[in-house]
Amino acid sequence: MKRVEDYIRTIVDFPHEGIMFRDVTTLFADPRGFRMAIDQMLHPYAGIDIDKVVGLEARGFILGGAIAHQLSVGFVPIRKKGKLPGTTISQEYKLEYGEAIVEIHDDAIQPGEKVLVVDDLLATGGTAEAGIKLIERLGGEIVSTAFIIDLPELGGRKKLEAMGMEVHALCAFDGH
Ligand SMILES: O=P(O)(O)OC[C@H]1O[C@H](OP(=O)(O)OP(=O)(O)O)[C@H](O)[C@@H]1O
Ligand SMILES: Nc1ncnc2[nH]cnc12
Repeated sequence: MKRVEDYIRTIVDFPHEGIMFRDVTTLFADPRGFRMAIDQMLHPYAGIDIDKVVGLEARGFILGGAIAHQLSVGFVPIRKKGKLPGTTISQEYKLEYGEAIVEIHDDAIQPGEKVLVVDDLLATGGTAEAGIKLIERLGGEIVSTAFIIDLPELGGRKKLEAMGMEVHALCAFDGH
C-alpha cells in the first residue's frame, strides 16, 4: 500500500539551485493520498480539546481547512503581509535570504482558546515560529503543531520543541 510520502513529488533545483522542492500538489490531487494525509494528521487529536485550527499560507490553508471541517471547529488563516482586510497584528521572521512578515486578524483568536497550528512542511521553523508568536500574542494556547513533511536537517522541529511545542509530522526527507 502507498504511504503518504509516496504521493509527494520532488522537483530538483526549485526555486533555487540546490533545493529539493517537496511538492505536495501531487498528494493533494490524489483522492486516496489527500484523505490519507488528513486522516493521519487528525489521528493524534482524537479526544483532544481544540477550539480553532490555524493554517499558514498557502498550503496550510488546504490542510487546515479540511482538518477544521473534520474537527467541527473554526479555521483561521495566517497570511503574508498586506492580504488580510481587517485590523491585524504582524510578526517578522527570517527566510533563507532576507526577512518576511506574516499577519493575523487581531480578533481571530480569543484569549484562552486552544489552537492547532497546521502547515504542509517544516523546514527552518521560521514560519511556524512567527505564527505561534502571533497566536500567543492574542492569548491563544497552542495545543500542537501538525505538518505533513519534516526536513530535520533544517532544524525546525528542534526549534519548535525548544519553545515547548508538540510537533507531529507524517514523514521526513533528508536534505534541503
Ligand atoms: O520552516 P520554514 O523554513 O519557515 O519553511 C516552511 C514554509 O515554507 C513553505 O512556504 P513558503 O514560504 O514557500 O510559502 P507559500 O506556501 O506561500 O508558497 C512551507 O509551506 C512552509 O510554510
Ligand atoms: N524543500 C522544500 N520543499 C518545499 N517547500 C519548502 N519550504 C522550505 N523548504 C522547502
